[in-house]
Amino acid sequence: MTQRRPLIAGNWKMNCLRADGLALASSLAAKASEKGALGCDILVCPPATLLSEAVGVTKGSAVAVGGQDCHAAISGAHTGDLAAPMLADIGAQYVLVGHSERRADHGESSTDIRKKAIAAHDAGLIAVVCVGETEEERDLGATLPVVNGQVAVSLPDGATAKNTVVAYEPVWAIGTGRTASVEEVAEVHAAIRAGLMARFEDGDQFRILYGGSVKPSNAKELMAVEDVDGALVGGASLKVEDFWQIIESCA
Ligand SMILES: O=C[C@H](O)COP(=O)(O)O
Repeated sequence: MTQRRPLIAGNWKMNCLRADGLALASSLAAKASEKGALGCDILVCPPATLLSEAVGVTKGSAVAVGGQDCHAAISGAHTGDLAAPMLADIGAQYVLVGHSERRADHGESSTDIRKKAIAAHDAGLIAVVCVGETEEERDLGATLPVVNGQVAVSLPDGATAKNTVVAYEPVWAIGTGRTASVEEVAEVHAAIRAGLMARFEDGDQFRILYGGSVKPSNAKELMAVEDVDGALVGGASLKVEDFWQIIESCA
């Protein structure tokens, strides 16, 4: 049986002013240090304004910091964007790319996401590539083709289990309180795994996270699903106790 170390990632989205965000990051770092060996890797993705200081307050702890997006170019005239080397420069280790909110709000396509993932890899960052179907696509029975297509196009040929994590987030389950059933999650994760194994030599080693209304009450059952190697958590990652319980669900 393949051993993959789970990753529990918190995506703070456009939340947290400085005091709250740094308190959250510091508390997680302190808890991680106090508890010692954990059963999973921990990642927080604060808004850009807090990235540098979040790296500072989590330094030396088991909590890694990641950006929520990066541009495909390494520098240039792209007002408001962040380049992957800038994230690496301040000590971030990961970056989310292709979150459904970016795909929807900024019209990002899977081709755009692939370019961002390449930029992340070139900068030495681990790209967390997000995919997931809308409610309409699920109702049409198109979940697997949509998700498989997003994975196929969004992941560059240079992706490996070391530089890439896939996050499956059904759009209809994000921030809605509706979670996909364990059967639905198992079906999609198995399909993603099959696609990764068919394409990449180390396809069995990639971590595939589930995201969409993960909370303390459902984390254990979701984390026990075959081919679920952690979670990408939104709302519940903003409260130390809730996020910590999700982390402990991997133990
Ligand atoms: O990136 C995180 C996801 O969009 C999930 O958000 P949520 O846990 O608030 O549903």
